[in-house]
Amino acid sequence: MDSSAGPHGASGPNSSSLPGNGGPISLSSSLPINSSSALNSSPPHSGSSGLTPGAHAIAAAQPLAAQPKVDRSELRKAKAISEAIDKALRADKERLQKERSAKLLILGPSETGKTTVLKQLKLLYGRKGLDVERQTYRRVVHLNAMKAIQALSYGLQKCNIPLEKPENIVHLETVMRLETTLKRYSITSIGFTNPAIPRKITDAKAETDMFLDMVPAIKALWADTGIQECYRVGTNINLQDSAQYFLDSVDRISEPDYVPTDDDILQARVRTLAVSEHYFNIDSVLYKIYDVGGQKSLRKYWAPYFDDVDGIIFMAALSSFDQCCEEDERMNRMKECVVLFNSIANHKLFADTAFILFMNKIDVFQRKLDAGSLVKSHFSEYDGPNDYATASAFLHSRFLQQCKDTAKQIYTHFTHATMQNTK
Ligand SMILES: Nc1nc2c(ncn2[C@@H]2O[C@H](COP(=O)(O)OP(=O)(O)OP(=O)(O)O)[C@@H](O)[C@H]2O)c(=O)[nH]1
Ligand SMILES: [Mg+2]
Repeated sequence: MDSSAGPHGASGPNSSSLPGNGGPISLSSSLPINSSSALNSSPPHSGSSGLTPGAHAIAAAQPLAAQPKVDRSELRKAKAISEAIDKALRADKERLQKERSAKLLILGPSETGKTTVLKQLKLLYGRKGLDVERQTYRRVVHLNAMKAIQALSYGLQKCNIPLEKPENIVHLETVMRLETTLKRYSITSIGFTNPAIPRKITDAKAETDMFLDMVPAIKALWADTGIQECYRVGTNINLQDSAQYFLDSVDRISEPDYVPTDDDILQARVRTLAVSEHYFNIDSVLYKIYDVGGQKSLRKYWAPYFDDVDGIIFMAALSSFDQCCEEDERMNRMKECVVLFNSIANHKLFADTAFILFMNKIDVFQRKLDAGSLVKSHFSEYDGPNDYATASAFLHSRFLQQCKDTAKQIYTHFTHATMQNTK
C-alpha cells in the first residue's frame, strides 16, 4: 500500500507535501495518541453485601469487636465517602482506558476504499479474523467476476461498441439474462449485521453453480476485443475497479479447491451497508475503528458515532475525477466527495479531531491519465498539464481548500489500497 504524507500545517492550508512514495501507513505514528499508561489497571472488585467496593474497603478497616451499636448517620457518611471513592476510581479507570485507546472513523463516499483499508489493517494486525472470513470471500469473488462481465456487456450497448466475434452474442445474452438473479445474490457486509438493515438472502452453492455455468461465457466475452475496448473507454458503465483482476483470474477462481488469497480478498468488493466496529491492538493501544457504508442513503447512520472521535480517516478516490455518482448521474463523483469532505472537516464535533486524508486509487488514476482521460474535461478551472504530479496536486488542493480552520492539521497519504504491505 503506497503512501506519502504531509501535514496541512499550522502555517496555513495547502501546505501538504505532494504525492511520492512513502512507507507503509502506521496508524500509531500518524495520530497524536498517548500510550504511556496501562489498560484495566484498577484491581477487580468483588463482594455481595450490597455495599459498594469503596464501602468494603472502609468496612474492612474497622476491627469487628470494636464496632459500636449501628449509628445510621455514621453509616450514611461512610456510604457517601465510599461512593465518592468509587466515582473517583471509575473516572480514573475510564481516563486510563481512554489514554490507551483511540476511536477512529473511516469516512468517505462509496467505493473509495474504506473497507479495503480496514482489510489492510486486518492483514497487518488481525489476520485471524480475516482467515475466518476467507471462505466467505469465495462467493464474493465469484459474484464480482459475474457482475464485472455483466457491467461490460451492458457497457457495450451504452458505448455502442460491436462485439468482435458475432458468435459471442449467445454469451452476451446468457450474461444479460442473469441480471435479476444476480441482483438477488448481492452480498452485504461480511462478518457484521445491523438489525436495522435487512440482509439479503444468499445461497453459496447456488452462487458457485451459477458462476461455474457462466465460466465459458465469461471467458469468451473477456477475450473479445469489443469487450476489451469497452473496458478501456467506458468510464461510466458502473464497472468495479477489480474487474480486470478477477476476469483475468477466471481459470484460477473456478478451480474446485479454490481458496481466496490475500490479494483476492483485497480486490473483492462487498458494499458496506451499515457501520461496523473493529478492534485492533497496535503498539499496546486499543484502536476502535468504525467502517461505514458510503452510499448517500447510508450516511444517516454515521452521526451516532461522531462523539469522542480521536481521528478520522477520510477516503477520497483520486480516480473518481471522471466518474459520475451512482445515485445521481449529473453529479461528478469527486466533486460530491469534496462537498462531503467539507461537511466532515468543518463539523463542530471534529474541531479537535486528528484528520488523515487518503487520496486513494492512485493506480487507477494513473491508468486513466495514460488512457487520455482529461482532468480539464471535468474541472474546467484546471489549466495544468494532464500528468500525475500536477493533476493530483490540483485535485488534492480542492480538498484542503474546504477547511475553514486554517490551522487544522490534515495529513495526506496518496494510496493504492489494494497493494499488499510488506511489514
Ligand atoms: N485498483 C484499486 N482498487 C481499489 C483501491 N482501493 C480499493 N479498491 C477496490 O475498490 C473497490 C471498492 O472498495 P471498498 O473498500 O469496498 O469501498 P468502500 O469505500 O468501503 O465502499 P462502500 O462500502 O460502498 O462505502 C474494491 O473492489 C476494492 O478492491 C485502489 O487503491 N486501487
Ligand atoms: Mg465498505
